[in-house]
Amino acid sequence: KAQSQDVVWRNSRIASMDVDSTSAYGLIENHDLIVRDNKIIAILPSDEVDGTDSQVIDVEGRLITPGLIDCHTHLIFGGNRAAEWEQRMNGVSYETISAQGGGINSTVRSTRQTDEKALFEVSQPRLEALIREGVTTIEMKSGYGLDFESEKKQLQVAKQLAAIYPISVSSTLLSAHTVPPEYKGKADEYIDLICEDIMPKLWHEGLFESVDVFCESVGFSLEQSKKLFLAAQKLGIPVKGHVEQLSNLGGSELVASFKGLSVDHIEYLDIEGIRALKKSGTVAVLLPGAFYFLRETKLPPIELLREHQVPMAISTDFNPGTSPFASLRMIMNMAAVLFRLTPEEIWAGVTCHAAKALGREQTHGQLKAGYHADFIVWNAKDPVEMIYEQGSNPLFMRVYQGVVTTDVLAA
Ligand SMILES: O=C(O)CC[C@@H]1NC(=O)NC1=O
Ligand SMILES: [Fe+3]
Repeated sequence: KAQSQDVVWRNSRIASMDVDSTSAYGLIENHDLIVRDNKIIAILPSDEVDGTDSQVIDVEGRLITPGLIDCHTHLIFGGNRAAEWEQRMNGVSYETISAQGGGINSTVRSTRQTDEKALFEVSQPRLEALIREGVTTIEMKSGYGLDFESEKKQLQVAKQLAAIYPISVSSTLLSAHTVPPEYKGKADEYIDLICEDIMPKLWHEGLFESVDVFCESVGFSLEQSKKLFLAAQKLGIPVKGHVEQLSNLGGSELVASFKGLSVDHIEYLDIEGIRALKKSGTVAVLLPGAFYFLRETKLPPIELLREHQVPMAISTDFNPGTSPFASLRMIMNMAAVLFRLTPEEIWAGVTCHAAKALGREQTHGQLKAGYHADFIVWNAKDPVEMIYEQGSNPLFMRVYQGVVTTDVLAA
């Protein structure tokens, strides 16, 4: 018998994404989903649930899935990179633009020049677009500040967004995104500044949950990345990395050797890296938006990842340089069309596997007793519909921590 404070969600098809389920999408029919405060307390056959004392919401046969989780974004930044994009469409490579002091550093300049209030305001519409699509948990990285004050400013904005919007935010320190202009030619000294100053101070201010690095020919070397990870490990900070995006420096093995949360991009990941990921339980985060926008041709080793059962997540990698897409559902479509992932793999990639990439696999990304009551009621019957059709929005109700938040943005 459901209690008076419970809410019984009735008459739905539930794609639970329960990793222990044997059915596709963890699909459950003719069951009630019972919510108490901000948690799911049970999913029981409807004919066994007595909802007389509680609020019953009949969703008339609609599909319910876990809220979407976008596990890799650079959403907080000033300015945009449309002009450079035109250069790239005329054939100039991403690395050349970066060498000309363009690329990440041009966004660093505009982010440094944008004050905290303005940075919050330009970030709002990007976050609101994702919330409207059904995202209930999102990761946000620093990495456009590249000095203590500016990195702190980005992370403060992430904290402010989390305070006013019905969404869970996981913040990541990506000070090791690129070498800032004032450290040009002195990458090692900049890594020392991060290890000795920026990272410990912002960690003790509780402003982020994990540390990320851009381990790449146009970013930081394997040795520099390892130095950063050793310093993070000393402070007990989980790690992840942008690795094997444009080349294979062995970054995936490095992240795996620190039992890292995730390796991201991984177009150039090889079998040694895959074996290391399998052993360490590190999530492979695929970013088809950057692949598409950079006109990349090297596909990530999807078949090998499948074969070795390495969990794959999908994310927008929302950023002004390589993936200016504030739409996780569009990225889900790209994951199908460009990477040939199956619809069920894609749904796991934005729910249970994305939660694992953020260290939240025990509380988020699945619909089962004890998990957060973050879920979406869709005007749809099957999960594939949300990957297949783009442009329209089939979101019918958005529930965050048990509270219906659908119209939070309609106002
Ligand atoms: O161009 C930018 O602003 C970020 C690019 C983005 N960052 C990274 O490490 N890899 C990427 O694709
Ligand atoms: Fe990224």
